[in-house]
Amino acid sequence: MSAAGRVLPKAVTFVTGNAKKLEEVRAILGSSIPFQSLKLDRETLLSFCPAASVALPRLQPYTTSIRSSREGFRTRVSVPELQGEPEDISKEKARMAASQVNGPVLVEDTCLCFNALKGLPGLNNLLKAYEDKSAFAMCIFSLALAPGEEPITFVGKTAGKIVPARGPSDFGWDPVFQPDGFEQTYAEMPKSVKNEISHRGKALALVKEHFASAFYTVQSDGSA
Ligand SMILES: O=c1nc[nH]c2c1ncn2[C@H]1C[C@H](O)[C@@H](COP(=O)(O)OP(=O)(O)OP(=O)(O)O)O1
Ligand SMILES: [Mg+2]
Repeated sequence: MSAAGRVLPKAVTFVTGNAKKLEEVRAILGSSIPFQSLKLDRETLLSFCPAASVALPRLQPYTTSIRSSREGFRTRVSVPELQGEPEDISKEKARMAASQVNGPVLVEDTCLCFNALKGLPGLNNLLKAYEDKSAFAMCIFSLALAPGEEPITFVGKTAGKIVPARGPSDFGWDPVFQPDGFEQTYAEMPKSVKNEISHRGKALALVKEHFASAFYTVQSDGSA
């Protein structure tokens, strides 16, 4: 692979505003790849990204900003919420995050897609009108190694069906998604089981494979 042995200036920054996502990503990745995280701060709006709103006609009229979760590291960046093809959205998010973090970033977008709606992401009560309750959870990670560099995407999908809510409701649509081959919803299963079979787990397995074959090394841990 052409990227083999490449030296990254700092650890990969995983950019998300979703604490539950971060929790899963941490559990799944462990120490398999060098990463740190940046948390979104939803209070700060569009002003952070004037260039992006010109370059991206499909931008929704708001952005979310990110603040480092690490103490003493006050960098603020913002990543707009985008609309379009899922992979393109994810890549665009990675490009923006990379230029603002000024280093390697990993971002993630997830959707619950209903087969009755031809795979379009949608709200789950829309489905009440349809006989076909089958669905799939899809997760797309995009890795941008540096600002201006084309992001690489990693997609994971898990098929299942939409059911009346069961289990704890602390993470999005977990209570209404029952993966094929299981009697439990995502919310009802132990975290370790969800992470093993989930859309996120599958996408992260590809991320791990990529890191394992690329042999990236990190110059410093970027925690300064
Ligand atoms: O495994 C999951 N199980 C249940 N629900 C989930 C999962 N993963 C994401 N979700 C929810 C969170 C959000 O309500 C929506 C779209 O997610 P999505 O836009 O990718 O996440 P977000 O905006 O909360 O965080 P981010 O800052 O990384 O974009 O799906
Ligand atoms: Mg989002």
